[in-house]
Amino acid sequence: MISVKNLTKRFGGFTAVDNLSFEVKPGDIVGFLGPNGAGKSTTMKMLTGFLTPSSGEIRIADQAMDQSSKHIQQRLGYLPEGAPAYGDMTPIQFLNFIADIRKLKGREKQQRLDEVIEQVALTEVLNRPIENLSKGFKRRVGLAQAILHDPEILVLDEPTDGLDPNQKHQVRELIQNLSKDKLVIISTHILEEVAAVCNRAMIIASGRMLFDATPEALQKKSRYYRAISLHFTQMTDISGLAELPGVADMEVERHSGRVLLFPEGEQELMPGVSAYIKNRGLQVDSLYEEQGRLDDVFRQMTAEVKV
Ligand SMILES: Nc1ncnc2c1ncn2[C@@H]1O[C@H](COP(=O)(O)OP(=O)(O)OP(=O)(O)O)[C@@H](O)[C@H]1O
Repeated sequence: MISVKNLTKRFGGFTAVDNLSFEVKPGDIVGFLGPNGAGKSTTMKMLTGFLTPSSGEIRIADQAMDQSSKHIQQRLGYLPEGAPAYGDMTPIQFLNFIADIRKLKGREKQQRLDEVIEQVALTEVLNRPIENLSKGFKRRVGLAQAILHDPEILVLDEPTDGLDPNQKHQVRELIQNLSKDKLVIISTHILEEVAAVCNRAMIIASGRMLFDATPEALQKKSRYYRAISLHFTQMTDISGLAELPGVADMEVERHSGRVLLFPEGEQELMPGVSAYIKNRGLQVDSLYEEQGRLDDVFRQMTAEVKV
Protein backbone atom coordinates (compact mmCIF):
# COMPACT_ATOMS: atom_id res chain seq x y z
CA MET A 1 0.00 0.00 0.00
CA ILE A 2 1.26 3.48 -0.89
CA SER A 3 -0.01 6.42 1.09
CA VAL A 4 0.85 9.95 0.01
CA LYS A 5 -0.15 12.98 2.06
CA ASN A 6 0.26 16.61 1.04
CA LEU A 7 3.26 15.82 -1.14
CA THR A 8 4.94 18.97 -2.44
CA LYS A 9 8.15 19.61 -4.37
CA ARG A 10 9.53 23.06 -5.03
CA PHE A 11 12.50 23.87 -7.22
CA GLY A 12 13.52 27.33 -6.03
CA GLY A 13 10.38 29.42 -6.23
CA PHE A 14 8.65 27.01 -8.63
CA THR A 15 6.18 24.42 -7.33
CA ALA A 16 6.39 21.29 -9.50
CA VAL A 17 4.23 19.06 -7.25
CA ASP A 18 1.56 20.81 -5.26
CA ASN A 19 -0.01 19.17 -2.22
CA LEU A 20 -0.82 15.74 -3.70
CA SER A 21 -2.61 13.19 -1.52
CA PHE A 22 -3.65 9.70 -2.61
CA GLU A 23 -3.49 6.03 -1.69
CA VAL A 24 -2.70 3.10 -3.95
CA LYS A 25 -3.44 -0.47 -2.93
CA PRO A 26 -2.32 -3.87 -4.22
CA GLY A 27 -4.15 -4.74 -7.44
CA ASP A 28 -4.28 -1.10 -8.54
CA ILE A 29 -2.78 -0.37 -11.94
CA VAL A 30 -2.71 3.39 -11.98
CA GLY A 31 -2.37 5.39 -15.17
CA PHE A 32 -0.69 8.63 -14.21
CA LEU A 33 -1.62 11.25 -16.79
CA GLY A 34 -0.84 14.88 -17.31
CA PRO A 35 0.46 17.32 -19.91
CA ASN A 36 4.21 17.93 -20.32
CA GLY A 37 5.66 19.42 -17.16
CA ALA A 38 2.66 18.42 -15.02
CA GLY A 39 4.88 16.90 -12.34
CA LYS A 40 4.52 13.17 -13.12
CA SER A 41 8.22 12.30 -13.23
CA THR A 42 8.93 14.44 -10.17
CA THR A 43 6.20 12.60 -8.23
CA MET A 44 7.55 9.23 -9.38
CA LYS A 45 11.09 10.17 -8.31
CA MET A 46 9.78 11.02 -4.84
CA LEU A 47 7.69 7.81 -4.66
CA THR A 48 10.79 5.78 -5.38
CA GLY A 49 13.00 7.67 -2.93
CA PHE A 50 15.26 9.30 -5.53
CA LEU A 51 14.14 12.84 -4.80
CA THR A 52 13.39 14.34 -1.40
CA PRO A 53 10.03 16.09 -1.07
CA SER A 54 9.93 19.73 0.06
CA SER A 55 7.07 18.73 2.36
CA GLY A 56 4.49 16.01 2.83
CA GLU A 57 4.68 12.33 3.63
CA ILE A 58 5.16 9.13 1.65
CA ARG A 59 4.52 5.79 3.36
CA ILE A 60 4.96 2.50 1.57
CA ALA A 61 3.96 -0.78 3.23
CA ASP A 62 3.76 1.09 6.53
CA GLN A 63 7.26 2.47 6.32
CA ALA A 64 8.05 6.15 5.98
CA MET A 65 10.14 6.97 2.92
CA ASP A 66 12.25 9.53 4.76
CA GLN A 67 13.29 6.92 7.33
CA SER A 68 13.38 3.63 5.41
CA SER A 69 14.10 4.41 1.77
CA LYS A 70 16.59 1.53 1.40
CA HIS A 71 14.06 -1.02 2.69
CA ILE A 72 11.33 0.39 0.51
CA GLN A 73 13.54 0.42 -2.58
CA GLN A 74 14.12 -3.32 -2.18
CA ARG A 75 10.39 -3.83 -2.64
CA LEU A 76 9.98 -1.69 -5.70
CA GLY A 77 11.04 -1.63 -9.32
CA TYR A 78 11.48 1.69 -11.09
CA LEU A 79 11.79 2.54 -14.75
CA PRO A 80 12.92 6.18 -14.87
CA GLU A 81 12.20 8.46 -17.82
CA GLY A 82 14.74 8.23 -20.64
CA ALA A 83 16.83 5.07 -20.59
CA PRO A 84 19.55 5.50 -18.05
CA ALA A 85 21.91 2.54 -18.01
CA TYR A 86 25.62 1.93 -18.39
CA GLY A 87 25.97 2.45 -22.13
CA ASP A 88 29.16 0.51 -22.59
CA MET A 89 27.75 -2.58 -20.91
CA THR A 90 25.76 -5.11 -22.91
CA PRO A 91 22.19 -5.89 -21.73
CA ILE A 92 23.32 -9.23 -20.27
CA GLN A 93 26.20 -7.61 -18.36
CA PHE A 94 23.90 -4.84 -17.12
CA LEU A 95 21.16 -7.25 -16.01
CA ASN A 96 23.71 -9.47 -14.24
CA PHE A 97 24.98 -6.36 -12.47
CA ILE A 98 21.44 -5.38 -11.41
CA ALA A 99 20.73 -8.97 -10.31
CA ASP A 100 23.80 -8.79 -8.04
CA ILE A 101 22.67 -5.45 -6.58
CA ARG A 102 19.25 -7.02 -6.00
CA LYS A 103 21.05 -9.87 -4.21
CA LEU A 104 19.76 -12.58 -6.55
CA LYS A 105 21.99 -15.64 -6.49
CA GLY A 106 22.58 -19.04 -8.11
CA ARG A 107 19.63 -20.80 -9.72
CA GLU A 108 17.13 -18.12 -8.77
CA LYS A 109 19.27 -15.45 -10.41
CA GLN A 110 19.61 -17.45 -13.64
CA GLN A 111 15.92 -18.28 -13.66
CA ARG A 112 14.86 -14.64 -13.22
CA LEU A 113 17.32 -13.48 -15.89
CA ASP A 114 15.98 -16.07 -18.36
CA GLU A 115 12.35 -15.22 -17.58
CA VAL A 116 12.74 -11.48 -17.84
CA ILE A 117 14.86 -11.59 -21.00
CA GLU A 118 12.09 -13.61 -22.61
CA GLN A 119 9.30 -11.43 -21.23
CA VAL A 120 10.73 -8.24 -22.70
CA ALA A 121 12.15 -9.98 -25.81
CA LEU A 122 15.81 -9.00 -25.47
CA THR A 123 17.49 -12.20 -26.67
CA GLU A 124 18.68 -10.86 -30.02
CA VAL A 125 20.55 -7.88 -28.54
CA LEU A 126 21.94 -9.39 -25.35
CA ASN A 127 25.58 -9.00 -26.38
CA ARG A 128 25.52 -5.56 -28.02
CA PRO A 129 26.58 -2.43 -26.11
CA ILE A 130 23.48 -0.71 -24.74
CA GLU A 131 24.58 2.65 -26.21
CA ASN A 132 24.27 1.16 -29.73
CA LEU A 133 20.73 -0.11 -29.24
CA SER A 134 17.60 1.54 -30.64
CA LYS A 135 15.41 3.59 -28.30
CA GLY A 136 12.89 0.76 -28.07
CA PHE A 137 15.49 -1.82 -27.04
CA LYS A 138 17.00 0.59 -24.50
CA ARG A 139 13.53 1.02 -23.04
CA ARG A 140 13.16 -2.76 -22.80
CA VAL A 141 16.49 -3.06 -21.00
CA GLY A 142 15.15 -0.47 -18.55
CA LEU A 143 11.95 -2.46 -18.08
CA ALA A 144 13.90 -5.67 -17.57
CA GLN A 145 15.95 -4.14 -14.75
CA ALA A 146 12.77 -2.81 -13.12
CA ILE A 147 11.03 -6.19 -12.95
CA LEU A 148 14.09 -8.43 -12.44
CA HIS A 149 13.62 -8.95 -8.68
CA ASP A 150 9.86 -9.45 -9.13
CA PRO A 151 8.96 -6.45 -6.95
CA GLU A 152 5.53 -5.91 -5.35
CA ILE A 153 5.51 -2.29 -6.47
CA LEU A 154 6.33 -1.08 -9.96
CA VAL A 155 6.75 2.56 -10.92
CA LEU A 156 7.14 2.93 -14.67
CA ASP A 157 7.75 6.33 -16.23
CA GLU A 158 6.43 6.14 -19.81
CA PRO A 159 7.19 2.43 -20.26
CA THR A 160 6.08 2.32 -23.90
CA ASP A 161 7.83 5.51 -25.01
CA GLY A 162 9.82 4.85 -28.18
CA LEU A 163 8.39 1.40 -28.79
CA ASP A 164 6.79 0.37 -32.07
CA PRO A 165 3.11 -0.72 -32.01
CA ASN A 166 3.95 -4.42 -31.60
CA GLN A 167 6.33 -3.74 -28.74
CA LYS A 168 3.80 -1.42 -27.11
CA HIS A 169 1.29 -4.24 -27.24
CA GLN A 170 3.80 -6.67 -25.70
CA VAL A 171 4.63 -4.32 -22.83
CA ARG A 172 0.94 -3.73 -22.12
CA GLU A 173 0.38 -7.46 -22.03
CA LEU A 174 3.33 -7.87 -19.71
CA ILE A 175 1.87 -5.29 -17.32
CA GLN A 176 -1.57 -6.88 -17.49
CA ASN A 177 -0.11 -10.32 -16.80
CA LEU A 178 1.65 -9.24 -13.63
CA SER A 179 0.19 -10.99 -10.66
CA LYS A 180 -2.97 -9.41 -9.31
CA ASP A 181 -1.50 -8.44 -5.93
CA LYS A 182 1.06 -6.07 -7.44
CA LEU A 183 0.75 -2.35 -7.35
CA VAL A 184 1.68 -0.55 -10.54
CA ILE A 185 1.93 3.14 -11.38
CA ILE A 186 2.52 4.01 -15.04
CA SER A 187 2.91 7.47 -16.47
CA THR A 188 1.92 7.84 -20.07
CA HIS A 189 0.80 10.31 -22.71
CA ILE A 190 -1.18 7.61 -24.47
CA LEU A 191 -4.76 7.74 -23.26
CA GLU A 192 -5.79 4.46 -24.89
CA GLU A 193 -3.05 2.83 -22.85
CA VAL A 194 -4.87 3.82 -19.69
CA ALA A 195 -8.15 2.39 -20.97
CA ALA A 196 -6.37 -0.80 -22.08
CA VAL A 197 -4.18 -1.53 -19.05
CA CYS A 198 -5.20 0.47 -16.01
CA ASN A 199 -8.04 0.14 -13.53
CA ARG A 200 -7.46 3.61 -12.18
CA ALA A 201 -6.64 6.94 -13.81
CA MET A 202 -5.06 9.92 -12.10
CA ILE A 203 -4.70 13.20 -13.93
CA ILE A 204 -2.42 15.95 -12.69
CA ALA A 205 -1.66 19.36 -14.13
CA SER A 206 0.62 22.02 -12.65
CA GLY A 207 1.41 19.54 -9.89
CA ARG A 208 -2.21 19.33 -8.70
CA MET A 209 -4.58 16.36 -8.76
CA LEU A 210 -7.51 16.92 -11.12
CA PHE A 211 -9.04 13.47 -11.30
CA ASP A 212 -8.68 10.12 -9.55
CA ALA A 213 -11.14 7.35 -10.46
CA THR A 214 -11.60 4.54 -12.98
CA PRO A 215 -10.85 5.01 -16.70
CA GLU A 216 -14.58 4.34 -17.32
CA ALA A 217 -15.53 7.21 -15.02
CA LEU A 218 -13.12 9.39 -16.97
CA GLN A 219 -14.71 8.35 -20.25
CA LYS A 220 -18.14 9.19 -18.86
CA LYS A 221 -17.05 12.78 -18.37
CA SER A 222 -16.57 13.16 -22.12
CA ARG A 223 -19.24 15.10 -23.95
CA TYR A 224 -19.12 12.25 -26.50
CA TYR A 225 -20.20 9.69 -23.90
CA ARG A 226 -23.35 8.00 -25.27
CA ALA A 227 -23.46 10.38 -28.23
CA ILE A 228 -24.83 8.80 -31.39
CA SER A 229 -22.49 8.81 -34.36
CA LEU A 230 -23.90 8.15 -37.80
CA HIS A 231 -22.85 8.50 -41.40
CA PHE A 232 -25.30 8.62 -44.28
CA THR A 233 -24.59 6.85 -47.53
CA GLN A 234 -25.97 9.80 -49.53
CA MET A 235 -26.63 13.49 -48.96
CA THR A 236 -29.66 13.61 -46.68
CA ASP A 237 -31.76 16.26 -44.98
CA ILE A 238 -30.79 15.73 -41.34
CA SER A 239 -32.55 18.69 -39.75
CA GLY A 240 -35.21 16.44 -38.17
CA LEU A 241 -32.58 14.53 -36.15
CA ALA A 242 -31.83 17.56 -34.01
CA GLU A 243 -35.53 17.75 -33.08
CA LEU A 244 -35.72 14.19 -31.74
CA PRO A 245 -36.62 13.90 -28.05
CA GLY A 246 -33.56 13.84 -25.77
CA VAL A 247 -31.18 15.39 -28.34
CA ALA A 248 -29.35 18.33 -26.77
CA ASP A 249 -27.12 19.18 -29.70
CA MET A 250 -26.13 18.04 -33.18
CA GLU A 251 -22.80 18.49 -34.94
CA VAL A 252 -21.49 17.48 -38.34
CA GLU A 253 -17.77 16.68 -38.49
CA ARG A 254 -16.51 18.63 -41.45
CA HIS A 255 -13.76 16.25 -42.64
CA SER A 256 -15.80 13.04 -42.45
CA GLY A 257 -19.41 14.21 -42.85
CA ARG A 258 -20.19 12.19 -39.70
CA VAL A 259 -23.24 13.37 -37.75
CA LEU A 260 -23.05 13.46 -33.97
CA LEU A 261 -26.09 13.68 -31.74
CA PHE A 262 -25.42 14.61 -28.12
CA PRO A 263 -27.90 13.45 -25.47
CA GLU A 264 -29.47 15.57 -22.78
CA GLY A 265 -28.14 14.11 -19.54
CA GLU A 266 -28.27 10.31 -19.47
CA GLN A 267 -30.94 9.99 -22.18
CA GLU A 268 -30.69 7.03 -24.51
CA LEU A 269 -30.94 8.21 -28.09
CA MET A 270 -30.39 5.05 -30.12
CA PRO A 271 -34.03 3.77 -30.23
CA GLY A 272 -35.37 7.14 -31.42
CA VAL A 273 -32.60 7.61 -33.99
CA SER A 274 -33.00 4.06 -35.35
CA ALA A 275 -36.77 4.50 -35.69
CA TYR A 276 -36.30 7.86 -37.46
CA ILE A 277 -33.89 6.30 -40.00
CA LYS A 278 -36.12 3.27 -40.56
CA ASN A 279 -39.35 5.23 -40.96
CA ARG A 280 -37.84 7.48 -43.61
CA GLY A 281 -35.99 4.66 -45.39
CA LEU A 282 -32.63 6.46 -44.99
CA GLN A 283 -29.38 4.67 -45.87
CA VAL A 284 -26.58 4.77 -43.31
CA ASP A 285 -23.19 3.08 -43.58
CA SER A 286 -22.37 3.44 -39.92
CA LEU A 287 -24.37 4.00 -36.75
CA TYR A 288 -23.11 3.53 -33.21
CA GLU A 289 -23.14 4.87 -29.68
CA GLU A 290 -19.85 6.51 -28.64
CA GLN A 291 -18.01 5.30 -25.51
CA GLY A 292 -16.64 8.76 -24.73
CA ARG A 293 -13.37 10.19 -25.99
CA LEU A 294 -10.55 10.25 -23.44
CA ASP A 295 -8.46 12.78 -25.36
CA ASP A 296 -11.41 15.17 -25.33
CA VAL A 297 -11.86 14.93 -21.52
CA PHE A 298 -8.13 15.20 -20.96
CA ARG A 299 -7.91 18.37 -23.07
CA GLN A 300 -10.92 19.89 -21.39
CA MET A 301 -9.67 19.16 -17.86
CA THR A 302 -6.08 20.23 -18.31
CA ALA A 303 -6.87 23.32 -20.40
CA GLU A 304 -8.76 24.80 -17.46
CA VAL A 305 -5.65 24.71 -15.23
CA LYS A 306 -3.60 27.88 -15.07
CA VAL A 307 0.15 27.24 -15.21
N1 LIG B 1 15.61 19.43 -11.06
C1 LIG B 1 14.74 20.36 -11.46
N2 LIG B 1 15.00 21.67 -11.29
C2 LIG B 1 14.12 22.61 -11.69
N3 LIG B 1 12.92 22.34 -12.24
C3 LIG B 1 12.61 21.06 -12.43
C4 LIG B 1 13.49 19.99 -12.07
N4 LIG B 1 12.89 18.81 -12.36
C5 LIG B 1 11.69 19.12 -12.91
N5 LIG B 1 11.53 20.46 -12.96
C6 LIG B 1 10.34 21.17 -13.46
O1 LIG B 1 9.22 20.67 -12.79
C7 LIG B 1 8.09 20.57 -13.69
C8 LIG B 1 7.55 19.16 -13.67
O2 LIG B 1 8.48 18.32 -14.35
P1 LIG B 1 8.22 16.77 -14.55
O3 LIG B 1 9.41 16.22 -15.27
O4 LIG B 1 7.86 16.16 -13.26
O5 LIG B 1 6.95 16.78 -15.48
P2 LIG B 1 6.24 15.57 -16.28
O6 LIG B 1 4.81 15.62 -15.94
O7 LIG B 1 6.98 14.30 -16.00
O8 LIG B 1 6.46 16.03 -17.78
P3 LIG B 1 6.69 15.16 -19.13
O9 LIG B 1 5.37 14.58 -19.50
O10 LIG B 1 7.15 16.21 -20.10
O11 LIG B 1 7.74 14.12 -18.82
C9 LIG B 1 8.59 21.04 -15.04
O12 LIG B 1 8.24 22.40 -15.21
C10 LIG B 1 10.09 20.88 -14.94
O13 LIG B 1 10.76 21.80 -15.76
